[in-house]
Amino acid sequence: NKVHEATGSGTGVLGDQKSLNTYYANSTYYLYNVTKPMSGVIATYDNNNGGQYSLPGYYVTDSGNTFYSERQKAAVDAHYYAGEVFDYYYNNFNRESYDGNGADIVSSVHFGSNYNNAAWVGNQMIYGDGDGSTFTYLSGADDIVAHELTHAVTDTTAELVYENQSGALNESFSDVFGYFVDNEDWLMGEDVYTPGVPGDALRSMSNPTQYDQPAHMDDYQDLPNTEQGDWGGVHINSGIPNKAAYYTINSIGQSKAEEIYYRALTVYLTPNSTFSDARQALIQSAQDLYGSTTANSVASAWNNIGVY
Ligand SMILES: CCC(=O)Oc1c(C)cccc1C(=O)O
Ligand SMILES: [Zn+2]
Repeated sequence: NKVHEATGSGTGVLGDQKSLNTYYANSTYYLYNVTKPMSGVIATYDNNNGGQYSLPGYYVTDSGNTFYSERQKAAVDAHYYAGEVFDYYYNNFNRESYDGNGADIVSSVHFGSNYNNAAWVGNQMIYGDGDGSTFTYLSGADDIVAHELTHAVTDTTAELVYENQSGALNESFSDVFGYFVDNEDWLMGEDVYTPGVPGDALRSMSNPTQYDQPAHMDDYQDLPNTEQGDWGGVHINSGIPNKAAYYTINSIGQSKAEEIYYRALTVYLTPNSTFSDARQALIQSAQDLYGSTTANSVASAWNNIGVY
């Protein structure tokens, strides 16, 4: 693949310029690159804004290796940030792709129409365009891309069931690794959320209640385990473990915290883990890696949010 590797340039969702790993073939350039060393690929597609019903859709190509058009912006960021998250897991944990085995990372942008969602759909990522007021193109936020790809890591490790407490942990671990990748702030999705309103976000890990999430176990919301009930409030109750993560990272620092969170996710957590199991898994991981002082800091973080 050496002969095909190329470096293109593109404009992201927020109008920012970035260089891209592209692939030259058939006298054009693709948003596609081979990762190393197991040689999986990162491939980004256009799902044609609802016009294309089957995933992944069409390759994103440009004969000039310059991805500057409005329509290409979402793909530029989906591709670039997928590479950033691949590098994060490889460089920090020696985990190659989301499965640790060089799995292809596939993203489709312009999914649906005015779709205010992004998701890991079991084998790839999809990004809506947003409706222009709640969201702009959702791949424009690196914390969202990291959030989605971390769902894939969770699905190939702890396999936390996406409902009730295990589902809220699933959500929280995606937010936490979203923070680790995009640690400029404690907000989630702020770069693409309400483009007309500056400074707001989908969620806040430092202050979950700002966006109607509980920040303490006393305020856990028992919602129905249905789509309408957000599967027992997985995006609502995640505020509780998110606040514990905020306390933990502030007390022990990001470099220890990311190792502890990764070890808990890949060694100790299981599909039906509860918040209390997560507390224990993180304390044990801290003890394993750094000893009892760090373990005690984790314990007090979880005491603060009422989970024992
Ligand atoms: C921070 C990323 C995020 O939460 O994405 C979702 C959105 C925007 C809507 C519905 C579900 C999700 C998700 O990935 O959980
Ligand atoms: Zn999620």
